[in-house]
Amino acid sequence: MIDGTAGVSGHRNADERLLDDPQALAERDPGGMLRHTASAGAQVRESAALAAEANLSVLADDGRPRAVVIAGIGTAGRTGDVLATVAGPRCPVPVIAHRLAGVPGWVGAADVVIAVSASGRSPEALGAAEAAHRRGARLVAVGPADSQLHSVAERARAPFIPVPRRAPARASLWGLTVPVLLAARALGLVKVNEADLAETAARLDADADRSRPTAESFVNPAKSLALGLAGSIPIVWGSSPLAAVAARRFGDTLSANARYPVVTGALGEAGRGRVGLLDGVFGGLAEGERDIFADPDESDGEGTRLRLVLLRDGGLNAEDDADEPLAVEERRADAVQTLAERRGVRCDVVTAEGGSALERLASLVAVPDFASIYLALAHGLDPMAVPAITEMKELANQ
Ligand SMILES: O=P(O)(O)OC[C@H]1O[C@](O)(CO)[C@@H](O)[C@@H]1O
Repeated sequence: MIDGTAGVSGHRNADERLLDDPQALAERDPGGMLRHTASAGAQVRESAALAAEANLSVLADDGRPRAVVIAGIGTAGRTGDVLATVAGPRCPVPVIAHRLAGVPGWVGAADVVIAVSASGRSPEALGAAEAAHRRGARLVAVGPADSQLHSVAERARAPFIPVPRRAPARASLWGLTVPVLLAARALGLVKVNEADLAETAARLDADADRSRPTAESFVNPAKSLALGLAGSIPIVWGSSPLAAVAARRFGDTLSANARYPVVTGALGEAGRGRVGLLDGVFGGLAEGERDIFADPDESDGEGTRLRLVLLRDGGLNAEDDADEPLAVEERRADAVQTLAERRGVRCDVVTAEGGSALERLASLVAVPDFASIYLALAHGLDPMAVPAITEMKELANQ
């Protein structure tokens, strides 16, 4: 056995049949990642209620801040990206996701730091909360009750939103995100209202239902997305800043749950460089040389191909602030689909639904979240246990 493979099991080729066998799915998902992911809508409702009890209104006592820093790593760090995109380009103050321990050198009494950690003990969130307190910045903390982060918040007399820890951080995105948004709302920086939260939760519930383990692959959007990606190198591009956050989120879950390498980003940026991938070894060159009669089960990896997942926003809300006209984003999204088609690169499109930015984001995150888990399960990988992360922590002594 190669050193470090202990605890890793699975098979290189995806077994499609597993996905339509609910019992096999349950056996291969002992930690219940599918179940935890299906709780996304409930997480929105629960965190909204918890935030309502946390007296966030004190944040507004000192007026509008100079800047807001969202401090955390991994999924906790993603909440900062969500806030930045929901706040939009017209947000009157900078919203900065900060992923290092501590806070940027310029943070001081005029600023707000929102420290986020699913475990309540990441060095990044703790370091930021302590630094914010030392420098006299306004602090808000989000994490489990009775955690180290909770203690720092108490010492700093800062509002704390006690988000229960029931699952790995990546299955807790919504529970962590809602308090961050509501803290920003208390500061007057985002417009998220109760109806937006309720509709987002309902959207997450509906997508969880469509993606449930008992829904077969041909009617289950998450299973079909997973099967399409099996064996390929996924490229996930978002058509708008909001869709790009969803694309990066899919990169997180494809890597951690399914352990697939993935290229993610915003289509605007990709169009000036990375779109060249479509011409390359795994793109047009692979497609041109592919033997269409070859048995896909005999694949030895040489035929590895790209698969493009395009997350299209569609900017359904006319009141949305945007730097770029919707028509530009739409033309770019149409263009990349044409490019992929011309080269024979397969492309899946997920189109946002819903009115508010938050609901649209949810509609681009929910099905891909499930797809990443189904892809893990199709390879016989436990989507919850990631030995490499544990080993990395041990070796790096974190
Ligand atoms: O949210 P936490 O507990 O601060 O952890 C940060 C990140 O570290 C991990 O736990 C990995 O160590 C991720 O799953 C998580 O997103």
